[in-house]
Amino acid sequence: MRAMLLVNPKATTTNARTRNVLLRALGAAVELAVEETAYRGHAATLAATARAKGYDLVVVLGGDGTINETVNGLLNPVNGAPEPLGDDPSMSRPALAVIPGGSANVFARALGLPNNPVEATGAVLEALREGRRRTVGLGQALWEGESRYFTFCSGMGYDAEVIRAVEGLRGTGRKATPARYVNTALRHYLATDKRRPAMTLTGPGIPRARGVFMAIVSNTSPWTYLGSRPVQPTPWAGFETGLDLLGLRRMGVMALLPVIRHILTQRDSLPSGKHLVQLHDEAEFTLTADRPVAFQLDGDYLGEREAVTFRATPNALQVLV
Ligand SMILES: Nc1ncnc2c1ncn2[C@@H]1O[C@H](COP(=O)(O)OP(=O)(O)OP(=O)(O)O)[C@@H](O)[C@H]1O
Repeated sequence: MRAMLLVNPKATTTNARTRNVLLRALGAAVELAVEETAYRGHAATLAATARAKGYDLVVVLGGDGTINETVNGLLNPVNGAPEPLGDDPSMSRPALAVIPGGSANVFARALGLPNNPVEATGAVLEALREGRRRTVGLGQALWEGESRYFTFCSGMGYDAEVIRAVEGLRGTGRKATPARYVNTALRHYLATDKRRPAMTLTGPGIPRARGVFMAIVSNTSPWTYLGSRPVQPTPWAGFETGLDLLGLRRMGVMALLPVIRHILTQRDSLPSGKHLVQLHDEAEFTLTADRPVAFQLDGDYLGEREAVTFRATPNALQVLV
């Protein structure tokens, strides 16, 4: 088996020691090429090359941002090559394995991998030995002629505004800890628009929902983690189903508090309330806005948008777990 290991040396919890452990352990099991990412977007180019060269497996040591780039490199056609046909396009792409090396590592943890890179390496090696793979679907967001796949979530509104603010702080050298997200979210709550909802939700067979302030779109659950605690606004979302959504039509404290309490404490039941818009296992829907709204994908801030379509991509990749 030919594998390419992609390492983001700048990811929050990636270091030379973890990299060496992984390199030795994987190198003993497969024919291994190692590549370090040198800039933003590099992982997508490297993953696309791995696919074009017929590698069987791409292993990522990094955070959710590097995994997102890798997945996009694996799915986007190389040099105009036709997309694979058939019921299970995942079979024609290199398989994926992930070793958590970022700050939140939502994708790896949602797959059930340990958050510790050495333990996760053990789990991936075991999956390799036993031929254990899981076929996962991805989400795809499409806007203004652009598109990008996501592994665990996307969103428009308040959550994307918070991610934008945290990215601003990271630009000044501060780390993205759970406490920083919570503090930023609380502080930013005062500034976010709680009076004029901008968005409308539409989709084939979906009742039109107007007056949406913020929307979380999920390809899996949890949506994120606060330390070790899973946060589950869309607890029924899964890699094997279509996309889920939780939209909020009120942003006042009295409307938000019960929802926050629910998504922090309940694992299986949906939050309830007339001000909520909820979708489960949908193939496609669109959020349009009457003014530009902050947009994020897999925790990456992607600017302000007025219309984004979200589409489920079933059987996208085989993942070693
Ligand atoms: N050599 C590099 N120098 C600077 N940035 C890089 C480099 N290699 C990759 N990147 C970029 O760093 C970004 C963040 O990386 P990554 O997601 O792996 O780690 P993280 O930010 O620590 O984790 P998380 O996404 O969980 O917060 C990615 O979007 C990637 O494009």
